[in-house]
Amino acid sequence: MSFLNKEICDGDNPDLTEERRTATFDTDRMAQVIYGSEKFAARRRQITKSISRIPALQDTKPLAFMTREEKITEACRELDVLSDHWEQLIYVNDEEEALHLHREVIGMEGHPFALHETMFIPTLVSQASDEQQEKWLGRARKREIIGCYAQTELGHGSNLRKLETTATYSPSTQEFILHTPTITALKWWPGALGKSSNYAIVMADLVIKNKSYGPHPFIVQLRDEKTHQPLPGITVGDIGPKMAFNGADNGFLGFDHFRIPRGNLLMRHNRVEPDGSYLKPPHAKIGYSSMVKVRSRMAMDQGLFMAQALVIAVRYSAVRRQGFLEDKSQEVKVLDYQTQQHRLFPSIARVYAFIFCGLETIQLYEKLILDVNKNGDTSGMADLHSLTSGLKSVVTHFTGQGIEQARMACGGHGYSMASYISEIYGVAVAGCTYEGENMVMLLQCARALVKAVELVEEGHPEKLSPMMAYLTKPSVTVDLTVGPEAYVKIFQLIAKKQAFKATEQLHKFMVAGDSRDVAWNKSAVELTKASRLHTRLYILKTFIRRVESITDISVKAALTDLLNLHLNYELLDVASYALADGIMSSTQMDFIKNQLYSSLEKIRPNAVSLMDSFQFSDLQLRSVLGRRDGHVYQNLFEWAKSSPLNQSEVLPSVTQYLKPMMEKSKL
Ligand SMILES: CC/C=C\C/C=C\C/C=C\C/C=C\C/C=C\C/C=C/C(=O)SCCNC(=O)CCNC(=O)[C@H](O)C(C)(C)COP(=O)(O)OP(=O)(O)OC[C@H]1O[C@@H](n2cnc3c(N)ncnc32)[C@H](O)[C@@H]1OP(=O)(O)O
Ligand SMILES: Cc1cc2nc3c(=O)[nH]c(=O)nc-3n(C[C@H](O)[C@H](O)[C@H](O)COP(=O)(O)OP(=O)(O)OC[C@H]3O[C@@H](n4cnc5c(N)ncnc54)[C@H](O)[C@@H]3O)c2cc1C
Repeated sequence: MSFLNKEICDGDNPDLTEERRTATFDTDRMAQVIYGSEKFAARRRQITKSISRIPALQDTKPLAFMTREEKITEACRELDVLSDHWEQLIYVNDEEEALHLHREVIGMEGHPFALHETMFIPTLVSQASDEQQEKWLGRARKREIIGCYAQTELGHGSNLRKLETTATYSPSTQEFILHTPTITALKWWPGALGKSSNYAIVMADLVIKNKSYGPHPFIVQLRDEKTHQPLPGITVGDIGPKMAFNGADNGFLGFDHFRIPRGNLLMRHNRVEPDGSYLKPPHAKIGYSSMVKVRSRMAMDQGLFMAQALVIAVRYSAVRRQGFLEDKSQEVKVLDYQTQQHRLFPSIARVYAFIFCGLETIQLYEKLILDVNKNGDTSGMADLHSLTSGLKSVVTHFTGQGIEQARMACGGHGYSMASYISEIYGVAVAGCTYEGENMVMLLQCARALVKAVELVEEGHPEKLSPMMAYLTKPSVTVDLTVGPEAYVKIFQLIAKKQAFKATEQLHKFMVAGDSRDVAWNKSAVELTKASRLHTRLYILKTFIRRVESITDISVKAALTDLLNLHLNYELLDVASYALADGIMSSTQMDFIKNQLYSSLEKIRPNAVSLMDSFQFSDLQLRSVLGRRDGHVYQNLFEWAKSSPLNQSEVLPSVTQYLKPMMEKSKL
């Protein structure tokens, strides 16, 4: 079956048009699967269309040619235009629509509202009492104030228990006194803190009568609402340029005995009474929920980052012709090379897999917040914490790898800022660090795994959560030809073996006399391996579940090819474990390799449409190389001509230095 996809093909590069004609599915239908519903996929298109009708939002000067200050100013200008059209463009308070709007118009380099939407408002929703929400949430949603999330300090990010900023309660004045006792206690890194925000959620150590209660969230006004000047007692500024994300003003913040009212401690789950008595929360880590919220989004957001890079690389590979295969009269599209397919298609599969996981974890977080806020039920917190800790680490790592391969797949032009892939890479890999450094978070996931293994060893398998149930599965011989379930079984055995081995190693060191912490550190590499396998198993199972649920036959067939590629690629990638433990034979390995190569061939005709289905506009992609029309060479030439360096034939640097130097050399 062959579809001419709905998008207009006329005028596009004929090589791309040909790719779109041969696709076996409808990209609008695929978009429904990617974005979780027909309704949201349609809303995205509608929003994109509405944006295209607002002249002030069309791309002006390319971001690559802008200074940092110009990028920040441009983002603010766009936010101002958006603000004037907000209610016509999206449903007010719809988080997904707001995120789409920002991604499309402002892009990924950061902007003053990035943390306002993703952490400031969510913290108020999850941590502020009803009364506090009444006071601040409405104002935040109406954008009367701009907020950020200030937790990390110069000296501590990972180890939250050692944050040094203090919030000391003064019963006589019913105030908290915020203070930065040392240079390492300066808040450092929070996005949009430096210059844009006038409010912040500040995580500080709550101290009452000389007793420390650990990090708690406070809402703090940083700047005067009229003048935007920092309030007395507050030192705040920008931390300087970064590897990417330079449209954002990540900042520093210090307090000099800065007083805030008692009512500024967010008190949905814990309280400090006027006399200083403390009511503890129903779960010790409930104050960490905003981090879990962002981690639960990361599989989706990182999937979309990698998708952007792959749209660019796949479209370009279908237009770029170099070298010959059978027909010596015409050079081939580089997408026809097996190595190019092997470089790109497994990442396409991962993009889909990550996004399916993201759809699931976003919902899990929303359910958790309902359970906690409405029923005081915190029982889901531990599982979601371990799941999202593993997932953010695995997904960000593979996203970085996938984007870098996408860059290389574009040859020399991939290295140019015209491709925009380097910016996507820089922004995406920040995710390996923010919301918990990947190794640290893999070790959090490992805590849950070790506990589960210990339960099995102690004879209590019935206490395992469903995600851990595979740890009780016996070893079996598996026939891989029966389909995805066989791959799951092998993966389960590999993951189970590693979880038991790592736990055994931990116990061995403890029996030999090491403390649990020291034994843990001596086993940490093995523990992180167990966490990765555990998480990759979850990703694989989610992918299978999602594909099984699809009703559109042609979409399901295309995704089944992608799923088969994923299964074979993943198993091959962890084959060293399986071979070492005798779980798989070398004959099975050969079978997997052959399946992998044949999956590449099956996916080839659909590659461009699998990526077109994300329906990123050219405005959002910001890539000269990856534009929908595929007129790569003309677009590149126009872009290069617009470089500021090309606005004059002879640069001042030549007149001032090179010319005199050459003249001197002649003497
Ligand atoms: C954001 C992206 C959104 C959209 C992108 C779209 C477009 C892009 C455009 C713009 C970009 C937008 C935003 C910019 C991006 C970045 C924002 C970044 C923000 C930040 O980075 S905020 C700071 C984040 N910081 C961290 O993550 C710190 C990591 N450290 C920790 O979380 C804790 O210190 C750690 C490691 C969990 C340890 O905590 P602690 O020492 O207190 O505990 P223990 O290790 O002793 O464990 C005890 C016990 O508690 C359990 N536990 C820990 N945490 C939790 C939890 N959250 N929930 C439930 N349970 C928890 C732990 O498992 C232990 O249990 P056990 O005893 O084993 O049973
Ligand atoms: C782009 C960006 C945006 C950010 N936005 C915000 C924000 O909005 N708000 C905010 O509060 N913060 C923000 N941060 C800060 C971020 O959350 C922290 O940088 C992150 O949590 C890592 O902490 P760290 O810098 O202390 O790393 P460190 O912990 O110092 O990591 C250094 C090394 O030590 C290792 N390590 C540390 N502890 C352990 C351990 N227990 N076991 C094994 N290895 C360990 C790590 O694995 C790593 O290899 C942002 C950071 C970036 C890059």
